[in-house]
Amino acid sequence: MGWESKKGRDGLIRQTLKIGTRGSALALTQTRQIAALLQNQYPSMQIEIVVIKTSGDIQKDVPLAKIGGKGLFIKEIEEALLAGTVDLAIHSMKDLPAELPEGLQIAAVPVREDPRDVLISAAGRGVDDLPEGARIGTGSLRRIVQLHSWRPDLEIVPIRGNLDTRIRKMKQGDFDGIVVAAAGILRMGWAEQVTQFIPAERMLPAVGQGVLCLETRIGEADLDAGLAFLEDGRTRREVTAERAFLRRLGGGCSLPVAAFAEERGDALLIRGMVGSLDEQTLIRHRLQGSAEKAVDLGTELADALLDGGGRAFL
Ligand SMILES: NCc1[nH]cc(CCC(=O)O)c1CC(=O)O
Repeated sequence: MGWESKKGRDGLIRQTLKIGTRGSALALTQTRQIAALLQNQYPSMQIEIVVIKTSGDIQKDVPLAKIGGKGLFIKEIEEALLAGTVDLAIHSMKDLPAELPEGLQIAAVPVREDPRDVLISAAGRGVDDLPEGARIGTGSLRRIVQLHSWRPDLEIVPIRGNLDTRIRKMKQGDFDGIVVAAAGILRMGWAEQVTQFIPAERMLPAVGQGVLCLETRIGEADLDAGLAFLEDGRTRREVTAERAFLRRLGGGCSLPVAAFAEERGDALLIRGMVGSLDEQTLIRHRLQGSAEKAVDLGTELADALLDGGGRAFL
């Protein structure tokens, strides 16, 4: 197709590389961080960041759980990738559906940022210190069921919008606190806002939380090779297990789910959770096995949760 792919002085992959991303402050920040690493590796390559509006950005006021369907922040970017408008897409792995469209692949998975959720609150430093009945903003079913089982007295209030909007709403008194991903806050440089890093034991992170996904078209070996320096093997194995879990539960599954894998030496520990839609019941399970068997582990964990009562929630 269109681009020239001769190697330059610094072994550049392409003379120009177009990177597709959403336009939110977080998406742009994380895309610029990866673009800077690429530019440093290939100083004479021309990098262009192409901002793409996704359906998730357009339907701003509808709660995500209500819109249904996965890949809301992804679809239009993948279409641009398939059409050749961009050569590389950078997403939050958490937003990526279990199944990729034909012809696309996860080319590289950079090292994982802090996978935990955080509390940002004016009313108490940690979830345990929050006053009785405190109002906590979150729109995620996964966070709602886990908060509910931890502190049944809390009033959970639906919230959407970008990170800065959420923090602003909290500060102006709409909420006593919000729960969001540590990774977004840390990438934005807002660590001092955090009042508690919530342990994974208390709040299991979403599949892929804290991980970025570099997605490309299949069959462009020069690009794959040129991105390989960004790959982190450990993160790849963890995410492979978590995404196998998600795939087994079924892409369209709208239940609250979480899975979090951690490599320890040669072993992979994966913990998972499924909740009922009425937010009343929550099932947990954990498995450990060889890191080389990441897919099997994730799949087995999903089966264990389904067999252990989760099937009844579907
Ligand atoms: N659903 C939006 C979204 N997608 C990824 C992140 C955080 C960054 C990450 O997990 O990499 C967020 C915001 C949040 O959940 O607080």
